[in-house]
Formats: sequence, structure tokens, C-alpha cells
Amino acid sequence: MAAQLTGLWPNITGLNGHSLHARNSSPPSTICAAYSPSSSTIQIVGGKASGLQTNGSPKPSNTLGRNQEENDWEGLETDIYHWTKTLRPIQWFPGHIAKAEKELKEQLKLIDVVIEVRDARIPMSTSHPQMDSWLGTRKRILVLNREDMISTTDRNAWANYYARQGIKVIFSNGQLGMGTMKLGRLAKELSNGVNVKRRAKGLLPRPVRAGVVGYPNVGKSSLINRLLKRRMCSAASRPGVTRELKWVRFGTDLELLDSPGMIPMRIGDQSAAIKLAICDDIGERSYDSADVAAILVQMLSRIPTVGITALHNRYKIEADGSCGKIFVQKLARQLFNGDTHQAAFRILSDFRKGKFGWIALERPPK
Ligand SMILES: Nc1nc2c(ncn2[C@@H]2O[C@H](COP(=O)(O)OP(=O)(O)OP(=O)(O)O)[C@@H](O)[C@H]2O)c(=O)[nH]1
Repeated sequence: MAAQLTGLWPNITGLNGHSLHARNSSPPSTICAAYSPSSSTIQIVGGKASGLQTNGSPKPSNTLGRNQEENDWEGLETDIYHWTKTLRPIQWFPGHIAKAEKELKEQLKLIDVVIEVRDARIPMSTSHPQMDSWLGTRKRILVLNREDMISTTDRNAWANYYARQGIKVIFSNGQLGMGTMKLGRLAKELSNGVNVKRRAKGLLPRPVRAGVVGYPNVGKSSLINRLLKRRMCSAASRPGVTRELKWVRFGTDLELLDSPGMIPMRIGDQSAAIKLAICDDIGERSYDSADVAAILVQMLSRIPTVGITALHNRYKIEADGSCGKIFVQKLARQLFNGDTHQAAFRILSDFRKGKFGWIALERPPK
């Protein structure tokens, strides 16, 4: 099992480039100019007249043989890329992360298996670009946490995607504990070899050591607490709560390392950064909530299971014919005395509470 998992792990880091996937058309250049994607008419914040072929920007793809839904998702990814281009870049790298990153690299020498936790709503945006180089050939288990926050269709899409690559993925719920027993079992199974080797050398067996790593606020500490059935690690609904590495013991044969959320010092992929902000996986001081909410409105308008009808039903504001920014401003006037930050916070918090339904913001690349 171990060999199967480690050997078949592909370059997940590369998947971070998902948001740069292709679309043959380019959005217009003016901010909040009208833009008509294939499925519906919406308006966008930001955008660029052309330049899809420049460095790091989307390349056109062959859309033949793909279903409409796949093309819609791919088109949305390209548009997010353009929407974010004119915004102030989102960067967040508090001091404790730099320190923890250094310590984690040290602790990795002691670790038998790494449990990498990602946010099931954005599995690619919560894949750390340096994780592969840190972990090398170390055994890994991939966990998509917050499974309750995505639809069954999203879950199946991701499960099939990883199955095709021979990667075992555990879907979990750190709040209620689903998936944690399986996770504990798998961690022990994968590390069995450690004690086989120790016995062969005449040494006593020792507990296997699993390091739990991942982006901020994805649910690492909650998963550990659920597994232990005790609140041993601090968990709260904001990123950056865990600030130190901490070993905890599970029974007699497993030790778990809780670690602070790791995020790259410089986030190159701003489409990923905006999704981290939407999902509350990055410090709120790093972004302008009105900009982020505007992009969320534009994204939701394009996601078939939400669309402009759901936005209208919730806020009684026409999304059609207005850009995300205008939508936020209208909501601000309607409910918050013109305060766009309060309006933005309402939209973001409604999304995070599932008021538009439980939906992932990413689908697997083809
Ligand atoms: N709905 C839902 N909420 C979850 C889930 N897992 C964790 N949470 C909540 O998400 C918030 C963050 O969880 P933490 O366990 O603190 O996340 P973390 O990854 O340790 O965060 P950092 O300290 O930033 O590294 C908490 O409010 C949890 O209750 C889940 O599967 N579903």
C-alpha cells in the first residue's frame, strides 16, 4: 500500500496552475465592462483586452470532445485570472509561518508519514507549491477536509480525478469527525514498515509519527482533536490560530504533529489567492473584502447550481447587467447605509455558511 501511494503521487504542485487553464476568448479591457461568456451575460471586475499567451497566462486549449460543464469551469478559471489581474495582489506571510516552516523542515526528519490536508472547496489553491520538494519521497496521505461544504457532484469529480492518478484521497469533516478513523488507520498502515525494520535490528517498536500539514484554516487541528476525541490543539474559525508545532499522542501507537498553516512567502497565483480569501483560508488583513466579494458574485453568477437567480433570491438585487462591484455597492446602499465593507462581509459570510448551497470553487483539470 505504501509503495503504491508514494510511487504514484504525481506532481501535485503543478496543479496549482489549474487557474491558468485555457479559454480561447479574452475578456475586455475596462473595469466592470460587459462580458458575455458562453452561458450567461455578466459583467466583470478588471480584465484585459488580450495577452492570453504572455508568460504565466492561460494558453488556449482544445475544447473538442469536452462537455459543456467542463468548458464552463475552464472558462471561469481563465476569467478569474483576468479579474484578479487588476487588483492589488494578495500576500500574507506572518512571522510565525516563516519560523514554523523552518521548524517543520527539521521535524520532517522524524516523520514517518505526512498527512496533507486541503480545503475540499479549493483543493488546488490549497496545494502548497513547495510541498513536493519538502517531502521528497516521504509517504503521504491526501485529505480533502470540509467535505460537508461541497456537493456530491464536486466530491465525485475530485474522487474520480485522484482515483485516475492512483492517489488515495480521504474526504473528511473536521467538525463532526467523519473520515478521521480511516485516516488514523491509514497512517498506521503506511508506517508499519518502521517497526518491522526496528524489530529486525533488535529494537523495541515505537509509535509511528504522522505530521499534519496544510494551508491555514483548512481544519488540521480540528481533525486531530476529532481523532483524539479530545481538544488537544487550538482550533478556531480564522486562519493562523496554530502558531507552534505540537506533538500529541493517539493511543499507544500513533503520534501526530499539528503544525501552523503553511502558505508560500509570495503567492504567485492570484486566482488561488482570491479563492483562499473567499474561503477564509488567508488572513483577512491581506485583502480588500469588497474586491473579493465582487469576484465571488461574478463567480457565483457563473456556477450553474447558483447563478444570478440565487443571488437575486437572496438579496433582491439584479445581478444581470451589473458587475460584481456594482452588486456589492447596491447591497451596501440597500442594507448597510452605503458601507461596502459590511455588504462584502455579508456576501462572503453567506457563501461560507452555505447560503448559496454547498459548492466547490474548483473542479479538477482534465
Ligand atoms: N464545516 C466544517 N468546518 C470545519 C471542518 N473542519 C474544521 N472546520 C472549522 O474550521 C475552522 C478552522 O479549523 P482549524 O482546525 O482551526 O484549522 P487549522 O487548519 O488548524 O487552522 P490554522 O491554525 O490556521 O492552521 C474551525 O472553526 C473548525 O471548526 C469541516 O470539515 N467542516
